[in-house]
Amino acid sequence: MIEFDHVSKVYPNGTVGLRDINLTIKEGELVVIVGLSGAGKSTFLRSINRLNEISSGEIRVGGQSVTRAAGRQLRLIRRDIGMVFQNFNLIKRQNVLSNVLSGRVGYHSTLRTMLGWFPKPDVAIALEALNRVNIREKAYVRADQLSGGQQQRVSIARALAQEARVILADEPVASLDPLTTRQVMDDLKRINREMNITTVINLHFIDLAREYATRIIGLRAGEVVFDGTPEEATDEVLAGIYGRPVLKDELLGGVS
Ligand SMILES: Nc1ncnc2c1ncn2[C@@H]1O[C@H](COP(=O)(O)OP(=O)(O)OP(=O)(O)O)[C@@H](O)[C@H]1O
Repeated sequence: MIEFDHVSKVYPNGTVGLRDINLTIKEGELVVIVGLSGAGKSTFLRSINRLNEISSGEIRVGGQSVTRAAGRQLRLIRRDIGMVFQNFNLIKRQNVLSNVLSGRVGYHSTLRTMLGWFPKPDVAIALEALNRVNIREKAYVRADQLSGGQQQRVSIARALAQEARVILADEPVASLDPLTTRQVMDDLKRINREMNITTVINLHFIDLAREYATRIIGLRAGEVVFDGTPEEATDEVLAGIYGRPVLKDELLGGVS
């Protein structure tokens, strides 16, 4: 589904973001990327939809080269990839439904979407997406009136309305409290299972990674230093990835 083939990234200042990454993420996996700050997690995630340009190698999604795609072909690949950000990336002054409908822009002409004109079936798709994350009743509320957790659910609904086959989530719970964190992770996991959407999540909390992932990939200085099941990612193994014992602030703790 997502293939990394000898992928490296060197930033213009010489910093190595990724070093010769070779791996395949299969359809329906829920992969969590862990590693210290600066390990390359964001670079890894953002290179999948080319928010970040890699320096060498190739990335394929659904068999198609993201690296070599351009123009319409790149837009079509990107339409299949939804993105969830730490800061939600919503248009705060617009209502929830409009934000979710923005996930449909890849299906229509620019003019149409600039005018905010979406056909009726799109509205039905957007409302169904809100249903899936249990905030259908917030459809006509302004985005900035919602709690952080609800805003993150809107951004997940936007990815669903996009009918994405892949969801990339870059530290999706970093701005949320522990209880809301679990609710958002539960949503991501449920959607992954129910809709078989391949999901790749960068997470700071390693206990969450162990709890929700089907597979954990550990990065250190741009290299894959662990790739295995949550059961294999013991504290000792993670200490090896981090080069030091796991710290308290890397554990969310036992809130449920
Ligand atoms: N635009 C940039 N220019 C130069 N170096 C960069 C740039 N973006 C990231 N880096 C460097 O590349 C390395 C990987 O960064 P990246 O943001 O991918 O790490 P990360 O694991 O996501 O870290 P964090 O958890 O702090 O977000 C780091 O050393 C970082 O300083």
